[in-house]
Amino acid sequence: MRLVTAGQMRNIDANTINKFGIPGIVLMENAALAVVRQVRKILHGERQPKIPGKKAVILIGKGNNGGDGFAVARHLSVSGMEVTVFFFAGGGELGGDARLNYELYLKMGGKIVQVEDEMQIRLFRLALIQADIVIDALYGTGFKGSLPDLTQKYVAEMNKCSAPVLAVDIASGLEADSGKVSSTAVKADYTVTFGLAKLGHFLGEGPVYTGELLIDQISIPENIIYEEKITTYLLTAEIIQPLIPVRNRQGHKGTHGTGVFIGGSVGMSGAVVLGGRGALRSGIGLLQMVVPEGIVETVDRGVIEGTVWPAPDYEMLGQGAWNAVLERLTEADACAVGPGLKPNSGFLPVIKSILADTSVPVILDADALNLVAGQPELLSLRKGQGSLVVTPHPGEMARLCQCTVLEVQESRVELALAKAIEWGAIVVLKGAVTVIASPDGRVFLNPTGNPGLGTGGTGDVLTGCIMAYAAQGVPLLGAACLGTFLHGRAADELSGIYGSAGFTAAEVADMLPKVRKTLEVEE
Ligand SMILES: NC(=O)C1=CN([C@@H]2O[C@H](COP(=O)(O)OP(=O)(O)OC[C@H]3O[C@@H](n4cnc5c(N)ncnc54)[C@H](O)[C@@H]3O)[C@@H](O)[C@H]2O)[C@@H](O)CC1
Ligand SMILES: [K+]
Repeated sequence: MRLVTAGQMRNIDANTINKFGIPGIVLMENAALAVVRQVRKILHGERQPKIPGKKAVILIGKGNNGGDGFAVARHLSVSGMEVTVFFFAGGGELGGDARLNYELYLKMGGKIVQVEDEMQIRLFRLALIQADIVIDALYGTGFKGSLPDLTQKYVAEMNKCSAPVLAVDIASGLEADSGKVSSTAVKADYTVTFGLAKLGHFLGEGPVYTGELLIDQISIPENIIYEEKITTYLLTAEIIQPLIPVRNRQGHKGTHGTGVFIGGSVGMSGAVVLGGRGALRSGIGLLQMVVPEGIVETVDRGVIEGTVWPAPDYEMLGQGAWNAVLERLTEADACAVGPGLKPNSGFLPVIKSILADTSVPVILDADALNLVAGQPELLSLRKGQGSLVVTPHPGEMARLCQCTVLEVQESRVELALAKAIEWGAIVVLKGAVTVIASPDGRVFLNPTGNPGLGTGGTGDVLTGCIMAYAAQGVPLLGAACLGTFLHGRAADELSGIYGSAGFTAAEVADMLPKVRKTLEVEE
């Protein structure tokens, strides 16, 4: 699913009006009708069979989102609903199409409560108690920053009400480009958005405030959207399904990919065990693990289906591991480096040699990234080859980019994309809504997963999962998207069983085949 910024949507709207010739007022009318369609659906529930006589409260602001609100108010009034508009601006502040819709609503005798101060709050509370639906048309994609203090007070009341809340285009208080909420925002049960979903519906706090998202068309032609060259997508089952490798009936373990998982140290053997499990549960043909001598037995027992190759270092992998690594990589289809490694600088030359002297697709994770952080230019060694994935969490990304975690979190999409282009690598920036950025400029946001994944070892499983799909021949960007999506879905499945927390990384790995199967069946 394509996602746009506020600026892109503004261009698309403007080009539809000015280049294509659909008047702005028609777009606004279409937007209002899309909202009205959804209001009807909500109110046509079993307990609310008819619209006439139902009560709507609509909060309206000074921009075009407010203009949509007045058009909605007009349509709902015409259909027999009792509409009360709480108007947070003056009529004189409105311009263009919004002003026309304001005047039309006035002309039909529509009810408006002018919100000037806190004096109207009691009336607002009363209206909320009686409302069958509350519609938020305060701010749309033009909003940035913090809601005005007075508006915040009304929004706080609204967020307590029991009637369903529908946001027009985007919940007011939520920034369309980042999903940032500075003070407070409308907590919508439904959002009806126009033409295309906005990044802010999915990033940051977007999912908390958006509720159920409905994208409705307002007659913007596809060629106008195409001209905007959208490069940001939400991962959906439709994108993911074709990426799942089809098992060849004549295939055998040798044709289902060989992956080499390199990592582990005394005390952190579990990272390799979990990574290996993630790879096996993702269908890899042959799994090989290169680990320091001190944990060979543990890993051997932990992953009985894989083979273990000792490097001549006891506690953690160092420079001496190169021969063992090289030997394995000569026959490998993909490799993963990093989980459980410990930041031993002696291993850095091995990472450098893997990147510079082999052509095996590589996934760099965890301490491999921390080791590289001192010389991030090493990540550009594979530039132009499209054969490197890095999977940092925000802390690792901050080290790689020499900035703070806060700076990473405030610009997840922009930073992941800038670094993907700089390094010529696919960047999987983990976190709530993992960002997958490709050096070709495309960005994918992953909506699957939940906070239950915030527990030790789940990142190792993800690395093994991506490695397995790469080894099975899925192009690396596809492997990163597929692995991330399935990994999150596995966690979602587990949270359906166990609730918000308490499932383990091993269980996430073990759930992977089941979620893959669901997608295969959906096909
Ligand atoms: N012709 C078009 O472009 C269409 C626009 N549509 C609607 O128009 C919306 C975009 O309209 P606008 O660009 O007017 O944006 P808004 O309706 O979001 O209003 C922006 C106004 O709020 C002000 N503002 C921004 N942040 C603020 C803050 N923190 N505190 C106080 N004031 C703040 C801005 O200065 C501006 O005056 C869309 O979300 C959609 O609902 C739809 O009607 C479809 C067609
Ligand atoms: K809104």
